[in-house]
Amino acid sequence: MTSKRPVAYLTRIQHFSAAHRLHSPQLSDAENAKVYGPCNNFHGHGHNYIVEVTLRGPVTVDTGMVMNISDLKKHINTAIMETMDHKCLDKDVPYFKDIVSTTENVCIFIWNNLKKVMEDPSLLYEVKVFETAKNVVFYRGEQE
Ligand SMILES: Nc1nc2c(c(=O)[nH]1)N=C([C@H](O)[C@H](O)COP(=O)(O)OP(=O)(O)OP(=O)(O)O)CN2
Ligand SMILES: [Zn+2]
Repeated sequence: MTSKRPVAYLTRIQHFSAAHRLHSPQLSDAENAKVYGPCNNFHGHGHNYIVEVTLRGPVTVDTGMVMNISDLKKHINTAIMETMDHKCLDKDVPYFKDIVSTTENVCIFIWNNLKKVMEDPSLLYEVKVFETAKNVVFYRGEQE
């Protein structure tokens, strides 16, 4: 008989600042201006992003934790802070050279980065990004 363990959700919140410009290489300059409006401003604009990283997993009996937060902080530092904090996303982060730096794509990028650095990537449940206080995206690795 297998004994069941309680499953908990652990969230760590991280802030970072970055500049970007919404501009798609698939669209003409006129189409970009029409689609993205002021967010297509040639010299870009900035955000104070807030990211919520949520893990889901069994609470280990010995430690009482899903994951030690000190380990999660290291993963977040590598996946988010070293990569994007105080950067121009489109110019400093190679991923966004040909991918538009929308909040959706920032969220997916963070998800993929975390998956790469976590010892047990299956623990990653959700990445939620607040671009502004009113614009929020979350990603759970779903595809269709
Ligand atoms: N689907 C998406 N649409 C838009 C995104 C995005 O990431 N995904 N991003 C932007 C811009 O980057 C922009 O900075 C957001 O601007 P805006 O909504 O105008 O900013 P506020 O939340 O401060 O809202 P106000 O209504 O101006 O108060 C645009 N679209
Ligand atoms: Zn923006």
